[in-house]
Amino acid sequence: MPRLWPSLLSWLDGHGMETSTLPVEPREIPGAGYGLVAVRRIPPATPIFIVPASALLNCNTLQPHYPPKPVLSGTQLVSLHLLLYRPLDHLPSTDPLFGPYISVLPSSFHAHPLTWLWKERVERNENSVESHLLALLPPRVVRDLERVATTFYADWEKVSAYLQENSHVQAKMSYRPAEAPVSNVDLQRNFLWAWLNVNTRCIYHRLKKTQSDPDNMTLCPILDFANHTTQSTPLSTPKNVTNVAPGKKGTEDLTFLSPGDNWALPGQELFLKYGSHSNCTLFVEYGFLTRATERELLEGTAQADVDVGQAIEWLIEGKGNLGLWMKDWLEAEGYWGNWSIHTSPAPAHPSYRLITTLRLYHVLSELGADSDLPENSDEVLDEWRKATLGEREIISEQNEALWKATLLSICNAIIREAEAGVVQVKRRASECTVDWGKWMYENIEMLWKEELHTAKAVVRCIEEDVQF
Ligand SMILES: C[S@@+](CC[C@H](N)C(=O)[O-])C[C@H]1O[C@@H](n2cnc3c(N)ncnc32)[C@H](O)[C@@H]1O
Repeated sequence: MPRLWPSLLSWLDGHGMETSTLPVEPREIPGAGYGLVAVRRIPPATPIFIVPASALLNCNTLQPHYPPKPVLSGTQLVSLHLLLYRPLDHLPSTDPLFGPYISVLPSSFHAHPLTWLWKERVERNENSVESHLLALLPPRVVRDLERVATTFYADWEKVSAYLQENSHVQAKMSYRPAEAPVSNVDLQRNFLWAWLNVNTRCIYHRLKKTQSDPDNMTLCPILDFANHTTQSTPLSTPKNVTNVAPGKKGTEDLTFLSPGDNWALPGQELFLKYGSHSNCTLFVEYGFLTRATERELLEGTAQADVDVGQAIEWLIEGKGNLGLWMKDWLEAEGYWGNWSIHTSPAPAHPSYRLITTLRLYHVLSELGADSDLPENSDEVLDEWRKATLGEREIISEQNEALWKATLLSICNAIIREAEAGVVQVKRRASECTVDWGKWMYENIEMLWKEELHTAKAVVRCIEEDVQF
């Protein structure tokens, strides 16, 4: 368990939590850092611990300490607070409010892909392990990682502007020497650590009136040691209490229930389900992924999704003016973007959005790149729209054959790229000398294999003339 775990328990006792009967503790789990493990037999669906609202790290508990109310989101404010009180040199955090909690957070995120991207941008060292790993990622994963990076830098802009305008807040920084300001790079490095803690450990917690408010999130001690699973029944909250509009007090204690199906045995790991995320999302957001065999992927007993957005955008851009028109039309009808192929539920299939987009593409595909729309474009589009609304099954047999042929060639391109990706990862992995790097090479190989087998499964279905 983390060295400062006993101090966390004493601190939680001070907040009124009953920790002497806590039936779980964090233990090291190979390949996953720590995990939350039962220390004795726990009956099913039973409250196992209650974390007091005052021990939750979120905008409700922090805002009173940052007057006047900062114009920062929940993620930005919690990240700012962690940035100020990051424990350094293995010493406990100096935060008078949440110090014992902050002291048991992971001290580094060197194995997280956002850290590699950040380091590559700052250090520009093409020969680092991080740069090698980034260069081996499937392009679709890189695109998604860029999305995460954009959010990170946008949050950093907000927080650094806040710090510049509020020098008294910056002065709280525990590791800031009085005589010299912390360099911008160091500040950003510490913010990255803070931000990754928030983004890999926060849970949804209804703090605001509206359900979709982005500030409905919190860090929650103890629970945040729970790893992700899709295989077993996860921990839960009573009657989905995290999603109930807050009462007058505005702050609720959080109760967690043991898995509902069976008794948990001593030494058994207890999990959460972080959401129905694809491996690509788990990887770029949380830095890990779930494993599946070739057979599970081909048979559809394991879920895998591959984003084919880049291929579709290139296809449509290749149509010049006509492509621009198609894009406008797809945007107006709500079909632009989020095109993917899936293994599950079997049979493997393209998403409905992808089918719909390819149908439109082929309604007009016989026209040259910069041709004008046909005179009867309204009629043509009407046929397409009828198919999208389910008023007719298909546009025509010819249209069906054409879009399936295009999907086949997209999948075959993915297969070729992924086969080459797997070979390259294997070759580079044998040269790696860093422990966590080896584990990461295996993860990246899994990302490529997932693309490979998903594309193969879809090809097989097209060839067998499966109806999608
Ligand atoms: C909420 S924390 C869970 C506790 C964390 N393992 C620790 O050591 O503090 C989320 C992080 O745990 C790791 N993790 C969670 N579920 C995992 C899994 N199924 N396999 C591997 N790592 C996992 C990832 O690094 C993720 O970003």
